[in-house]
Amino acid sequence: MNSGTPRGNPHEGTAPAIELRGASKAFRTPSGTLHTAVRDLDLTVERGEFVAVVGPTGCGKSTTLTLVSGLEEPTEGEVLVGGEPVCGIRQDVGFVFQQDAVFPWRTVLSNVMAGPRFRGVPKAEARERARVWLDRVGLGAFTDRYPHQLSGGQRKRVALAQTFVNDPTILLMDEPFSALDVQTRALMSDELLELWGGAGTDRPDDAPPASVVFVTHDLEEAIALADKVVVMTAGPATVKQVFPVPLPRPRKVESVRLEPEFIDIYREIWSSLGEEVRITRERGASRVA
Ligand SMILES: Nc1ncnc2c1ncn2[C@@H]1O[C@H](COP(=O)(O)OP(=O)(O)OP(=O)(O)O)[C@@H](O)[C@H]1O
Repeated sequence: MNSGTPRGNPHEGTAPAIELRGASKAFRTPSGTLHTAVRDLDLTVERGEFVAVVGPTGCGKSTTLTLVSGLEEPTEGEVLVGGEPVCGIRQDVGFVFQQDAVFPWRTVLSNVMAGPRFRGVPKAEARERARVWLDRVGLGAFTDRYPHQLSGGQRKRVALAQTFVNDPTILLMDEPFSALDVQTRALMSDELLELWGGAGTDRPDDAPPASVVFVTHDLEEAIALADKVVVMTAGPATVKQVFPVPLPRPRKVESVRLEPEFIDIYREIWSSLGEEVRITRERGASRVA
């Protein structure tokens, strides 16, 4: 990948890229009580590892990402990136959310340039890097469009270009493709894997890819993308089980999900996740009753 920003510790040394040790997060609610969103959470993401996080709705998955990002501090426990405690928002962390984080009044090119410019890259270089990444995501002919003139899939490609242009060592993705139709979603997953794996980029072969934490409700998506799938408990979230996904790479999501091994892994993880989903549903029903 084209580098221009200094890389942080996550790709240097031997410490894991991300570690949460006994991390808890409680929020003060408007009525003044404390609501525990994440409880005693232990999680390790190795350098270059792609980790998917699944769990029932509202269990605390997004909160876990905000702890890693530095947007929130843990109430208890530790959150380490590259072996160092997280304090504040790091420049080597990239985000992709369900909603597009674009400036609607700026062109596609200007949106992708914004990150490098914010990081102090000179204008001409930022423009060049943005063009390179827009070509890589297949939007070279759309640089002068405005976000509202793009399809949902094209806007997601802008989001990927916006993220990868900053050469992140850590990539936090919160249901990035959930608003897309099924076919576009599969396409975007393949494109993400290609970009993450460095295909078509000028990243040296020996440089590890970004370490990814990918939150999703879609267990098939999680297995197709990840090296390991983390199942969270019904809220407050803690890690229930971690499942390795030993499927070979490179993967194409539409074909990998038909493999017998994929189906076995799916069954095994669902038996763990389904139980937490049921607990969450029953709690919801008893609140309504
Ligand atoms: N800033 C906040 N203040 C108070 N409560 C919060 C805050 N952020 C999250 N919560 C609560 O913490 C719990 C976990 O929320 P979070 O968004 O992390 O869950 P999630 O697993 O990502 O949900 P979903 O799967 O529905 O996206 C929820 O009950 C939520 O209402």
